[in-house]
Amino acid sequence: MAVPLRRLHHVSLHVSNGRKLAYDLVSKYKFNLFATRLTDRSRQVAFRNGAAVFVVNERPIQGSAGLNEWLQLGGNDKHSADARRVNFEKHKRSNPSCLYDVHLHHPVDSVSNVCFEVEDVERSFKVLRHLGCNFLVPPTTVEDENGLVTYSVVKSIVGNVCHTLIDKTKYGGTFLPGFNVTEKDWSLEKENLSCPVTHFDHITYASPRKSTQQVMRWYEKLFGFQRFFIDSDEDVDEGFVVNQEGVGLRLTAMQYWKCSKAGITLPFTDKKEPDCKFVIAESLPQQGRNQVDTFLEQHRAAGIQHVALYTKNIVSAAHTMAKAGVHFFSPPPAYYTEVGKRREIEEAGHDPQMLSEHGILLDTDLQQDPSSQSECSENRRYLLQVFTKPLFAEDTFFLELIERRGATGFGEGNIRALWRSVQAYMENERRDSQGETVQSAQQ
Ligand SMILES: O=C(O)C(=O)Cc1ccc(O)cc1
Ligand SMILES: [Fe+2]
Repeated sequence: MAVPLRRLHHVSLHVSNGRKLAYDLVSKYKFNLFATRLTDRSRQVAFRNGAAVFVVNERPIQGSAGLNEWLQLGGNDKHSADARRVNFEKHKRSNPSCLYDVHLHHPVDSVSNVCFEVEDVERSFKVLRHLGCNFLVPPTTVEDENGLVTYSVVKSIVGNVCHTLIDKTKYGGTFLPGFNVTEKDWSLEKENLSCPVTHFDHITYASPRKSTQQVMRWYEKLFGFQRFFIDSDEDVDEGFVVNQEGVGLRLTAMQYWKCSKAGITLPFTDKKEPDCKFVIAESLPQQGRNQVDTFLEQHRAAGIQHVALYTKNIVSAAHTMAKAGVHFFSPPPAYYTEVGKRREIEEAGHDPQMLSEHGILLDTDLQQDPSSQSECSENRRYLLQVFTKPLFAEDTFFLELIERRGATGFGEGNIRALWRSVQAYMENERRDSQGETVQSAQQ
């Protein structure tokens, strides 16, 4: 029997310069810093927008230099700075360098842990170990005045990806014991209203060639994930394949359902609610290099390539982020003027000009609602999506904003347009770096 997951709790990142990423997440991507754990051996800082929570872990540091800079991040009032300082001093004397996670010493910045809530960590540990799972941290309990939390960390079979399994049923605090929560109610901030992210929609892995089936089987066996068909004619074994015009990708999606505590929900109201989906992106050899190959090379392992943030208003969210300095990939301008796409955008009630400003792509589900006879716009299911440029120094991890209007896929129709803009970006970067080399050679 697989271990049922209650819900996704947070996604954690391991970086060398936590301060820079913290600054970007807050000022550009409009996340709110809401909890910190600062010790003399590491810094862990949590950010949220809606139910989407990132924990940034800075790789172990020497001494406590830079503390003052961190203290300024969570609000400048004296009270919260003092509280954080006390917390810092308290935790300096105790605790592992990376609570609820492990430092795997990956050579480049990486998003490497997807933390799930489970019902019973001890039992999950036994079940998963019996199924052959590798644990990096055995069940461990951490407590503070708000109660206790038990967790363990399991290694996945995808590159450096791990999963922390956590039981919060005996915890009444806002985040996790060991973290100092800043008090401010961020949900009322103006910027939150103009950048309305509600939750993680999906997480996409970049996975080596021919690895998809093995990854699927692992998640099926251990956590009861099930196949989610991206497209109605998708082949069970092949997944959704794009293999033409310079793009060779295989996408295969999996889903699991949030499970609530047994006995609380009545059977007739116990509707299965899907949580964040997982997509495995594998590159196919025939069409030359692509974004997945670039990821695997620069990240130096398989791993999390992008995380999609669900928003109810992508135009507003993209506009707010762009104004704050986020760069998005833009498809070739022809995307918005081509007659078919233009009509598709207008029929969905959007303005092609407005979408083109930030590179927002629209993809309509080809399958219409079976209850409708006509193809009129109200019955069309579509999604809007936009991709940011990579967040780290390497061309690896990026974010996606996604607004769904009934469509359940991942923008398969846009992959070619997206890929053309990525290629243009990479060529530009190459030209720039060659330019720099020429310049420095001339100096
Ligand atoms: O599958 C997804 O999550 C997508 O959003 C489509 C996609 C997959 C892989 C890429 O390199 C770029 C886009
Ligand atoms: Fe995606």
